[in-house]
Amino acid sequence: MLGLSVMRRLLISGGMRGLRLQQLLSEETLRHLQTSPHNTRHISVISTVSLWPFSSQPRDFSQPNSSWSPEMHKVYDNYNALCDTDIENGEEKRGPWRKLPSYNRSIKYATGGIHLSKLIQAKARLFTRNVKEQGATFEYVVFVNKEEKRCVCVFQAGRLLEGAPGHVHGGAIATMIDTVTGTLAGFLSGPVMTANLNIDYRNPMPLGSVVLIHSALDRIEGRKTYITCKVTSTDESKLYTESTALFVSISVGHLFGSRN
Ligand SMILES: CCCCC/C=C\C/C=C\C/C=C\C/C=C\CCCC(=O)SCCNC(=O)CCNC(=O)[C@H](O)C(C)(C)COP(=O)(O)OP(=O)(O)OC[C@H]1O[C@@H](n2cnc3c(N)ncnc32)[C@H](O)[C@@H]1OP(=O)(O)O
Repeated sequence: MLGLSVMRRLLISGGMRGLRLQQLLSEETLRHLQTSPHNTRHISVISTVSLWPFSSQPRDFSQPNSSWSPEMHKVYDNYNALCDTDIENGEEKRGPWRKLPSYNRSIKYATGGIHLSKLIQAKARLFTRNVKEQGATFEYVVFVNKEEKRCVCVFQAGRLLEGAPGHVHGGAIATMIDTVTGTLAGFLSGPVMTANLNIDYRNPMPLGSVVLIHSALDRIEGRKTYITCKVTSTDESKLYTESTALFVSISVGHLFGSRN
């Protein structure tokens, strides 16, 4: 099994020298990134030629399942309908909304990531996708609007996320805010890490709630991507949290012990 130290050696000595994480991204992620006007600097170094001779699609964990409440299904259906393709004058026309797939490891967004995920800490799992029982923890789907540089996540909080009796743990809410703002920042700016996250908790969130996590780009300054976020009830009448997040763009070396 290939561990972190072996990966680090590969990065330093082998064919992966100087490789930026962007070069490992899948074609789909590249297409998203290339359509963003903010990414000209990053994208110019990306090779669109796949570095791996094989590719297979990882499992998308954000598909509807039997644990979803009727409210979760309804909101999902509403946003999913926004992702439909229209036919105008015989031509396919795609709107700005996309449903993002959700994998159980972030490395699976990279080309060949499904294979890399078996080599690098094979037993690691994304925090929000590490419980097999459907509905027990984080059930969520992210829809992104590339024109408006914002996204909406539909989140159903399972019973294992209890903090105050009968209510969702503040850390679980923070996890979802980090995940959704991080997903938007990654979508707009490529590989990033959370540098700062500020959350104001306004109202307790009952366990089992279905809520919307609205995230939007505030601004990009060099390597820094600033995102704002609000968590509301699905009819948006109740505000649960308000937050801001800062993400800093990183190179692959940052994850393997070098700051190049
Ligand atoms: C793999 C492919 C991904 C592709 C993405 C595509 C699609 C996305 C879809 C799905 C993604 C799936 C899942 C996402 C789920 C979850 C996301 C979770 C993310 C995390 O859970 S991640 C873990 C927690 N996170 C850390 O573990 C970071 C620890 N930390 C560090 O690793 C460094 O600290 C770092 C890298 C942050 C910066 O380090 P560095 O050396 O690279 O840069 P440096 O320090 O020079 O800062 C550069 C400029 O940022 C300013 N700055 C820095 N920090 C600041 C702060 N706190 N407040 C205000 N400003 C700050 C400086 O002041 C300077 O500003 P200026 O340039 O203006 O001077």
